[in-house]
Amino acid sequence: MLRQKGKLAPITQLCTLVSSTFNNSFPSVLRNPTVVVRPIVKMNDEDHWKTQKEEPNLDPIFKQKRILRSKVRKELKSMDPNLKTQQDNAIQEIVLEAPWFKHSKRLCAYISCNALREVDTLRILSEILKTPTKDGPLQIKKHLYVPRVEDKNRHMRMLNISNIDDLIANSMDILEPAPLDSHGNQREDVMQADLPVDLFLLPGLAFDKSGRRLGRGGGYYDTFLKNYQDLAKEQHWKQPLLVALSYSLQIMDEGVIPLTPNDVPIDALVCPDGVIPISPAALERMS
Ligand SMILES: Nc1nc2c(c(=O)[nH]1)N(C=O)[C@@H](CNc1ccc(C(=O)N[C@@H](CCC(=O)O)C(=O)O)cc1)CN2
Ligand SMILES: Nc1ncnc2c1ncn2[C@@H]1O[C@H](COP(=O)(O)OP(=O)(O)OP(=O)(O)O)[C@@H](O)[C@H]1O
Repeated sequence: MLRQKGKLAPITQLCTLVSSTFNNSFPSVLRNPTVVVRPIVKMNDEDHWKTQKEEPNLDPIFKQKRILRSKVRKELKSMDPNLKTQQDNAIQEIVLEAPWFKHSKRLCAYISCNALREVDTLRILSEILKTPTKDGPLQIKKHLYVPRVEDKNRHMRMLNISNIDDLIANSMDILEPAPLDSHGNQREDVMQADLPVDLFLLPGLAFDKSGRRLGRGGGYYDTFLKNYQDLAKEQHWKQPLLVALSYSLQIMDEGVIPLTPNDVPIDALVCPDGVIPISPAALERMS
């Protein structure tokens, strides 16, 4: 189902991606990525002037991303463990109590990794996987899909799990599902599912209040989210809500996070102080 392959999309594709990704419903800071495109003018065979566009040089922006990643990684490493636990609990509490979470039936969420100092998702995952009690309020069991890295070329799948014990550590020490479940059946890949995902809970290193998200540099999530959004469009499904979980120190001032054309903006942020809805969809579904 991967529709985008190759290293960098050609400039025509980049422009399409930029304009489709950063559509008019997002704040202007998101619609104006820090990509400089230098046009060059060249004669064609018929001696007509023709404007061609050069591939933008994104190297300096990727370098800025690497610098910011190192800075945030360092700050996360020196975060006081008590403060970390306090913020993990606050963020998970906010998600667990939120109507937009309670009403979500089909979710994609990351399995938090302690070594990466990610916002803990264990309580949220347990809640999603819980079988609703018979005598409790009318509840339907939620479906959970979690990431599995397939190769180093930005290929990640989201596979269905029904039990937290279904996971094994990968080479990066992140827990992920095996392709087959304990009965030897292929796990359902969310890209092959018949029904849409309502909610994505996303990891990352840094975020801002205009929807920018800095990942770990693998391009796994941006590639996956672009493919999923294309699928949802094709199927005429409502787009899923993209919600990132963030410690306070991971929230940057606007303009600090460098932006490249493939970055997919998030709809909302959950931090220890509460929910920050960003996109119109988030304002509608989360307020
Ligand atoms: N919990 C979790 N699962 C996830 C992700 C994630 O960010 N968090 N991913 C999101 O893409 C994918 C895996 N991608 C990853 C990319 C880099 C590193 C990592 O260990 N990075 C080191 C630096 C390595 C280096 O610079 O060479 C680090 O960030 O400290 C881990 C996972 C899929 N699963
Ligand atoms: N949809 C896509 N198509 C092609 N290349 C992509 C796509 N998304 C990201 N990439 C590439 O992946 C690499 C990593 O991108 P970037 O540094 O923005 O990742 P990130 O946002 O930190 O990571 P992630 O998306 O995994 O959270 C870059 O070379 C980028 O161009």
